[in-house]
This record gives sequence, C-alpha cells and structure tokens, in this order.
Amino acid sequence: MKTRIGIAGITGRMGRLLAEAVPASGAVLAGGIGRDGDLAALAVESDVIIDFTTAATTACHARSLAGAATPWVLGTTGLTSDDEAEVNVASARIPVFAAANFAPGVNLVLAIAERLGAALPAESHDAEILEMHHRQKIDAPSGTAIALGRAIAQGRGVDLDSVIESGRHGATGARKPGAIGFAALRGGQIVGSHSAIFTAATEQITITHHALDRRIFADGAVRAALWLAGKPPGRYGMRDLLGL
Ligand SMILES: NC(=O)C1=CN([C@@H]2O[C@H](COP(=O)(O)OP(=O)(O)OC[C@H]3O[C@@H](n4cnc5c(N)ncnc54)[C@H](OP(=O)(O)O)[C@@H]3O)[C@@H](O)[C@H]2O)C=CC1
Ligand SMILES: O=C(O)C1=N[C@H](C(=O)O)C[C@H](O)C1
Repeated sequence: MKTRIGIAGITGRMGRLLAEAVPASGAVLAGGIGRDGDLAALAVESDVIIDFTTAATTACHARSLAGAATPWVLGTTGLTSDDEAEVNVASARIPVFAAANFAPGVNLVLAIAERLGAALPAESHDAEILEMHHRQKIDAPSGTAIALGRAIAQGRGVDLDSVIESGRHGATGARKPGAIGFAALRGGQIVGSHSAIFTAATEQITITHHALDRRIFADGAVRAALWLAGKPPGRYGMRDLLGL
C-alpha cells in the first residue's frame, strides 16, 4: 500500500513544492489545505500529515492530529514555548517528526556546531550566529539559527536561554562573556543561509550552509513522512532519520 500524505499549507511556498515531491517519491497525495481548510477531515484521508504553515496554528494542529491519531511531520518555525509544549503533548499520542530544517546538510552543520561548542572555550571564542532569508519570512531568528544556538549551548553545557544575545540595538553594553549572539538579515528571495562564527583574539572559525533551492526541504520532509508512518508515538527529528 502506498503511503497517503496530506499537506497543511499546500498553497504556500513550501506546500506547492511538497505537492510535487509527494508523488515523485512514490507516495500518494491525499490532499492539501490552506488556512481555511479542514485539517481533521484531511487527517482522516491521510497516513501522515506534512505541516508547513504558521506558528499561530501549531497548537491547534497538535490537538487536531492527536485527536485523529494521524502522524505529523512539522516544519513550521517560530514556535513559542507554549507551542512546543503542545507538540510534546501530542507526541505522547502520535508520532511527531519536527525539524527546523529538513536539509540533511544543515543537520551535519548542527552536529559540527555542537562539537565546536564543546571544543572551543567559551571564555576565548565568542559564538555568533548569522542567518539570511527572503523578505517574506515572518519569524526571527530562524528556527535553524535557534537550533544552531542550542547545539553550541549543548556543547558548552549551558542553557541557550541563559546566554542568548539577540537583536542588539542601541546602548547594548559590552558583549557578555559566554554569550551566544544572533543576527537576522532579510532581503530578496534568499532561500536560507546560516553561519556559526567563533571569534577569538587570534583566530576565527566559520561554518556556513546555504540552501539554494527549497526542494531540499520538501524532499527531506517527504523522506521524513515515509520514515515516520508506522512508528510508535514519540518525538522524532533529523538526527533519528539520518542516524547522527
Ligand atoms: N523546517 C524547514 O525545513 C522549513 C521550514 N519552513 C517554515 O515553514 C513555514 C511555512 O513557510 P512558507 O511555505 O515559506 O510560508 P508561506 O507563507 O508561503 O505559506 C504558509 C502556508 O500556511 C497557510 N496558513 C497561513 N496561516 C494559516 C493559519 N492561520 N492556519 C492554517 N494555515 C495557515 C497558508 O495558507 P493561505 O495560502 O490560505 O494563507 C499557506 O498555505 C514557516 O514557518 C517557515 O519558517 C520553511 C522552509 C523550510
Ligand atoms: O522560512 C523559511 O523560508 C525557512 N525557514 C526555516 C527556518 O526558520 O530555519 C528553514 C529555512 O531556513 C527556510
């Protein structure tokens, strides 16, 4: 039996590419909805839902898909901690695959960032994250930038929330020791670029990922959906899929 995949956000930049990527993978496109669609009805017709919409609707989607017992691949970014809590509640009832970035290469960069965070002393090597996206993007810093920050913080054995310096402006005072800084640039049609930069007095190390085509995200999300169907309830991510 072919896997039936439904798409929440099918009218969007990602959704339109997912509508091509699903049949190209051999799966069946069960249907798709924009903001006015009925997710519960789509879930009944689907073995798995891929969701690239907006954070404002994530909590509602979590409850709807948990109620329908339909596995959920979530690519939406900009989630609040309350949204994250709703996703975790849903993952007790359904398999949930959530990733801020479905490009396999980015997830290798995340793994390297964690190792650099562990290896380079926070006292000497200042960590900054730079992300650039298209002018339509509505959340900042990007989900991937936050994931990079979390990876570095994890390597350093600290909580990102306790060291984050984001959106500097005005009389900021000097950089705090051990801070992880963020800068978000917006313009044109940049698909998504992320750098983690470690700057010391005598050296600078930069790792960068440029997404050149959104198909890298769509193909990754479809791969995740095919992998997720049939898994037990729980929260999964790219590390599970890629075996990192
Ligand atoms: N994890 C990853 O690898 C990636 C994540 N993303 C994230 O995916 C999300 C979507 O990105 P993108 O496709 O560029 O965005 P778009 O704005 O192009 O598309 C958004 C989609 O969500 C729908 N939508 C908007 N508001 C609501 C609502 N209140 N309820 C239900 N559906 C709604 C829109 O429907 P309508 O047309 O009817 O308004 C549209 O189909 C973003 O959060 C983005 O950051 C993007 C790329 C990669
Ligand atoms: O909104 C986008 O376009 C993207 N969003 C994701 C993010 O916030 O990290 C992934 C990718 O960078 C494109």
